Amino acid sequence: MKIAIIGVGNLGLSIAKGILNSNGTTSLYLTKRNLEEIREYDTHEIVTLTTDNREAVKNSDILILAVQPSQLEELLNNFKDLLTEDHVIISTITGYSIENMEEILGSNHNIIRSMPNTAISVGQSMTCICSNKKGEAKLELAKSIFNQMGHSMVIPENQMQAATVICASGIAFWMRLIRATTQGAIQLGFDAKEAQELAMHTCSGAANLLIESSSHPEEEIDKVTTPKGCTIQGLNEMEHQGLSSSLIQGIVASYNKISRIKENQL
Ligand SMILES: NC(=O)C1=CN([C@@H]2O[C@H](COP(=O)(O)OP(=O)(O)OC[C@H]3O[C@@H](n4cnc5c(N)ncnc54)[C@H](O)[C@@H]3O)[C@@H](O)[C@H]2O)C=CC1
Ligand SMILES: O=C(O)[C@@H]1CCC=N1
Repeated sequence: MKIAIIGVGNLGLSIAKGILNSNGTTSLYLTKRNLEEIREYDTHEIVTLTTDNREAVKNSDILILAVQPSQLEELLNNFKDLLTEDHVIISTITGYSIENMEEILGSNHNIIRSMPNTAISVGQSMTCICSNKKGEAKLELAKSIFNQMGHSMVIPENQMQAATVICASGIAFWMRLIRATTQGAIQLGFDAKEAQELAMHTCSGAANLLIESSSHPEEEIDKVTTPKGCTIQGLNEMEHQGLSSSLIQGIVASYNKISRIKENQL
């Protein structure tokens, strides 16, 4: 696979790290206006750094677009004459619809929209993807790329904003929960470093327990809650204070915000 990441900022760099840690890519172009910040990637055998997006497009089959929404239109216009029907264009750009990309590129290209999260840099992204009509034939290819960097799911485009909240913003939500658990552990006597270690590995274990066993969270909770024990005491107190409710309300507030912002105006 010959891949180009166009616009290597925060997310683009996370994706680049994920690709470099996985197999199957024979050439990786990384483009950015100022290459200084990514100069160290020059040492990788398969990597070419360039400020020239047209060079990257000509030499790649799969184009992963990771610029800011306001930069996309100019970017597409800059290289659209070089696109062939075989190129697979994967946009990571929040809020920029397939319809609007087709208005610039036409519908005869493989256009895929993806919503990864920043855990892609460690090969653990939950990535949602959808495509235009022509791109449907390339969805398996897109899935196989993102599955090497975590887990992926094909969804209808009208669920993309909800997926942004759960998966992309979700990283921030889970970080805050890990941080709060860390603060609790410090209050119970662990030093800050130990406390974070305990919190993050317990979080990772809980998620993996569900992924590996396919069981329901409440089934696993039942296994831990000794009658009259400390777990149920803690859990019930958290719920009295509104734990589940505040999480759900936060998710809905985030979704309401993203829904108020018209696609293309994020
Ligand atoms: N899924 C997720 O977790 C997240 C997704 N996003 C989406 O990802 C996209 C990128 O976000 P960030 O990485 O945070 O932005 P960023 O601003 O860090 O990165 C954009 C990069 O594109 C480069 N760039 C701009 N115009 C260019 C051009 N014409 N040619 C080459 N490079 C160019 C900039 O120099 C910059 O390095 C956004 O559209 C955003 O909506 C953003 C944050 C989280
Ligand atoms: O916070 C935001 O609006 C963007 C979208 C997903 C992650 N960051």
